[in-house]
Amino acid sequence: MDTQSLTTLINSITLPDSNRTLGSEQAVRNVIIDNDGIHLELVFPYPVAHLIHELQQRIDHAITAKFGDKPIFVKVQLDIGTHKVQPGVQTIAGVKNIIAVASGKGGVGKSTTSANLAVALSRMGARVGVLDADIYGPSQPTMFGVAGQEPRQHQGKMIPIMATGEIQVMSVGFLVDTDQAVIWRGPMVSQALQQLLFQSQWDDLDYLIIDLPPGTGDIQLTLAQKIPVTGAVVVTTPQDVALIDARKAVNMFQKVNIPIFGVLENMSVHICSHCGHAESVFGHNGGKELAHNLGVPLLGQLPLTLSVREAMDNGQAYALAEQNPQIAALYQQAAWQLVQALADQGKDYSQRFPKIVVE
Ligand SMILES: Nc1ncnc2c1ncn2[C@@H]1O[C@H](COP(=O)(O)OP(=O)(O)OP(=O)(O)O)[C@@H](O)[C@H]1O
Repeated sequence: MDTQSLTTLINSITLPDSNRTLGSEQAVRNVIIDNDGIHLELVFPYPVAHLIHELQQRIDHAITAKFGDKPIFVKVQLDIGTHKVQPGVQTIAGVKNIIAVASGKGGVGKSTTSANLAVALSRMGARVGVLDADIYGPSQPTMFGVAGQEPRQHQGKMIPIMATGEIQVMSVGFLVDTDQAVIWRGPMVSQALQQLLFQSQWDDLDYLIIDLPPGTGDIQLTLAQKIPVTGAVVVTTPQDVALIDARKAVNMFQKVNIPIFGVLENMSVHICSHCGHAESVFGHNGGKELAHNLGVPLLGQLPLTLSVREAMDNGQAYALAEQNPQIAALYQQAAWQLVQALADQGKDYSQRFPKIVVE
C-alpha cells in the first residue's frame, strides 16, 4: 500500500445521499500511513455531521477491502466560505451566506420551512441564524419559543436572541408591537429590514436564513437591491394558485441575478394522524414540476402533518426535529441539497483584497 494508491481509492468514495465523491469535493488532505495505521484529514465546504458516520463506514469498507484491516483515523474539518452575491452589493461582517426563503402566495409554509431548515443546518454542524423579515406577521419568535424576549444592545448593535440549538434569531417581533407595523408603508418597511440585518451583531454565521413575507413587494425589492443574498429557496404547495405565484417569485429573483437553490413543496400530501392515510389535498407534484421546469433541485416534498403544525405553534421547532425523525430526515435532506447547491456558487474574495484607489 502506498499513499498515492490509497489517496486515489479514498477520492473515489461517494458521499451519502449525493453523487459527489471525496475527490470531486477535493476534500482529502494529508493522507499518512504510519505504524499506528492510516490517518486522513477531510475538509468540507458545507456541514456534514449528518453523514459522518456513514461516510466513515464507507471509508473503512473501501480501505479494508483493498488493503486489509488497519486502524483508520479520520479527522473532519469544515471550511465554509463566503459565496458570491448580486453584483454591486457588499457582504456583511459576521454572516458568510444569506439564503432567502420566499413564496409567491401567503400561508404556504415559508416560515415553517425557514425554521426547520435552520434547525436541520444547525444539527448538521453549521452556525445558523434566522432573520424574520415578515414585518407584517413575524412568526419566527413563536416557532422558536422565544417570543416576548428583547435583544440586548452592545456597542450600538443588537444581539440576536439565541434559540435552542444555538440558532441566532432576529425579528421585528422583538422590537415593536406588530399591530403597529401593519400600517407601515414601503420606506419604513425597507428601513426596518435593513436595521434588523445591519444593526444586529451576528456571531460568525455560516448561513443566515431570511424568512420573507409572501409576494414581490417592498421587502423583496430591498432584499434584491441592498442585501447580499447568496441564493433563494422557493416554497410552494402543489396547487395551481400557489404555483402561479411561486413562478412570479422565481422571475423576480432571476431578474436580479439571485440564483434559486431549489424548490420545496410543502403540504404535498395530508397524512391522517389516526390511520396514516395519505391524501393529496392540494394537488399532485406541482412543486416537483416547477423545480423540473426551472432546472433546480426539488429540495423535498413535505407532508401536511399535525405534529408540524403543533410544534410550530408551540415554539418547538428544535424539539420537532428531535422527536420526529421522519420529518427531521426530510428537512435534513432538503438542507443537504441546499448547502451543496450553495457550495457550487462562486466564492466571494472581495473582502480579502484591499481596495485599490487610482488617483
Ligand atoms: N407541513 C406542514 N404541516 C402542518 N402544518 C403546516 C405545515 N407547513 C405549515 N404549516 C402550518 O400552516 C400555517 C402557515 O404556515 P407558515 O406560517 O409557515 O406559512 P407562511 O407561508 O410563512 O405564511 P405567511 O404568508 O403568513 O408568512 C402555520 O400554522 C403552520 O404551522
